[in-house]
Amino acid sequence: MEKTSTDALPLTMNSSEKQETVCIFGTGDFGRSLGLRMLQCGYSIVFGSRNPRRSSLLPSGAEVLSYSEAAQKSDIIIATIHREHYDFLTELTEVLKGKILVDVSNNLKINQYPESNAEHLAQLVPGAHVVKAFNTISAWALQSGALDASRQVFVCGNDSKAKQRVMDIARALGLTPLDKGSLMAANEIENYPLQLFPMWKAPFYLSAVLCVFFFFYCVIREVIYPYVNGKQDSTFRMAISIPNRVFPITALTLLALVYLPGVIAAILQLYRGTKYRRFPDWLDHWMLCRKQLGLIALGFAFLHVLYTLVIPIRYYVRWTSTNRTINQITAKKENPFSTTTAWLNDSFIALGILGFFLFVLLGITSLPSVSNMVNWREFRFVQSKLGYLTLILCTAHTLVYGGKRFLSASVLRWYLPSAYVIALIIPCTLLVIKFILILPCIDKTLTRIRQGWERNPKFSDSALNGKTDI
Ligand SMILES: Cc1cc2nc3c(=O)[nH]c(=O)nc-3n(C[C@H](O)[C@H](O)[C@H](O)COP(=O)(O)OP(=O)(O)OC[C@H]3O[C@@H](n4cnc5c(N)ncnc54)[C@H](O)[C@@H]3O)c2cc1C
Ligand SMILES: NC(=O)C1=CN([C@@H]2O[C@H](COP(=O)(O)OP(=O)(O)OC[C@H]3O[C@@H](n4cnc5c(N)ncnc54)[C@H](OP(=O)(O)O)[C@@H]3O)[C@@H](O)[C@H]2O)C=CC1
Ligand code: HEM
Ligand SMILES: [Fe+3]
Repeated sequence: MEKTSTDALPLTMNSSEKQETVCIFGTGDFGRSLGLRMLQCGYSIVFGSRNPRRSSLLPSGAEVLSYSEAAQKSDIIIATIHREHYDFLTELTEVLKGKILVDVSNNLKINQYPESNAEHLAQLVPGAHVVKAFNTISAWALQSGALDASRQVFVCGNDSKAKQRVMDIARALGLTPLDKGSLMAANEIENYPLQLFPMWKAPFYLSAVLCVFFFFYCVIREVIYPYVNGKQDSTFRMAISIPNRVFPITALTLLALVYLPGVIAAILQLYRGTKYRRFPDWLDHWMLCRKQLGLIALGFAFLHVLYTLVIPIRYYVRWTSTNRTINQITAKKENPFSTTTAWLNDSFIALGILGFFLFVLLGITSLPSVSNMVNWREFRFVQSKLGYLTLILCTAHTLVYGGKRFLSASVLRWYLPSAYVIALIIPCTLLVIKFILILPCIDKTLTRIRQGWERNPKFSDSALNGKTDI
């Protein structure tokens, strides 16, 4: 901990206006890290502690007093204490009256308590201006100085002056404060660091379910069926052949699921005759995780392309083609060139390549550095129009791949069609509905609804908002 003594030297000694005294309650991990960082930024720090003795762990340059003595030294008190130990603060109500009391606490579970920690603190110390802040910054990030994780500090509170002072401190520490409004937002702010990729969860589970389903479906058709019918060992197919069906099928299904909610939303708007009624929660959530669905789909498409590239070097493929040639020679059979087959084969591969190219383009435009460079209309054009074109190309790639043997009875195994036939159901249905929706008569109504027109204005709450523009 020798590091502390040198690091504690204020870096901004010359900025005399910053020599503001801030009190930190609690000398735990977070209190010490925050204190050190604030000292470095030129603040003077007074720690409040149950045990006010100088310890080597504390940043040098800071004072340590009892809780009530420390509180008297400053009008900003940052409580770096766990919520479970807040009760003793009621004894300090008088000292804390009119002061800014910052709550930095986090919980272990989402919605662990009926009210947020900050609101609980405000009830315990009614005279203080409670502000919620800093809970999204970790002690480690403050100490290492790297702060490469997130620099955002969400701030909320009922007193705007108090909030402003806390936001100034955050800025002085090199963080980015974000005003989230009144203390009612504290619950949301406290739940934020407890979430683990919230928007990725559903798309991730969905893709896992699709992969597992199609994997077993293919295993039944291509491993178990040949074994039961001819004692043939085809287990090697599980390494490349089957994954190279499962991955593109998952990619295609997920891609269709990116555009399906938009179509469902359009049908709902047409049915309701207004855009001013909320979509059901499941549809809202689905709409919000389309980007994640799309990016996972792109990942699976990548895998498909890699697996396809290795086809020529596979032993099984080389063996089959050599054997076919030998059989033709021994049987003295000719295999005339079929232009139709060549056309079908080349077109399905070309469609795949073009589809993949646009797919990658969609992925690139979703990078923040790129999407910030295009305007809203350009982004919508790429995401919506080129997105549909990607879906059309990928669906066509699969349809042409199926070609003539599509629904022929010879490919059924135990009445099960090929996996790609099942995979085509959602994309084809979606494209047919989308085609109907863009027919001029329907599209005109939909556009009018989206511009604010309502079929039955008096029944909707838009009348209250004064949005009846007919
Ligand atoms: C690789 C990849 C990356 C992606 N990255 C992103 C990304 O970065 N960001 C992102 O958002 N999406 C991303 N997506 C998802 C997808 O491309 C977009 O969400 C796309 O805009 C969806 O187009 P859409 O035409 O279905 O829906 P939208 O154009 O969003 O329309 C959906 C529905 O919203 C309603 N609506 C549209 N306009 C209005 C209006 N003016 N008023 C009222 N209602 C309206 C209609 O009911 C409409 O049908 C990505 C997808 C992929 C495959
Ligand atoms: N660690 C982190 O990275 C982050 C922590 N936070 C929040 O900051 C707060 C403090 O966290 P952290 O520093 O890690 O926790 P610690 O357990 O390390 O420290 C808590 C401090 O609270 C004080 N305290 C007061 N009353 C009690 C009591 N009855 N029992 C125990 N301690 C008491 C103690 O200081 P003393 O002995 O001086 O009285 C103690 O050191 C928590 O609310 C946490 O959610 C928020 C963001 C990140
Ligand atoms: C560079 C781009 C691509 C190439 C070269 C390519 C090539 C191929 C090949 C050779 C097959 C046949 C595989 C086999 O015989 O087992 C195939 C099948 C398939 N491809 Fe592609 N593809 C490409 C991109 C895509 C994309 C972007 C999608 C959609 C998201 C896609 C979806 C499919 C599907 C669903 C199948 C059928 C899988 C099956 O059941 O066998 N492909 N592709
Ligand atoms: Fe801790």
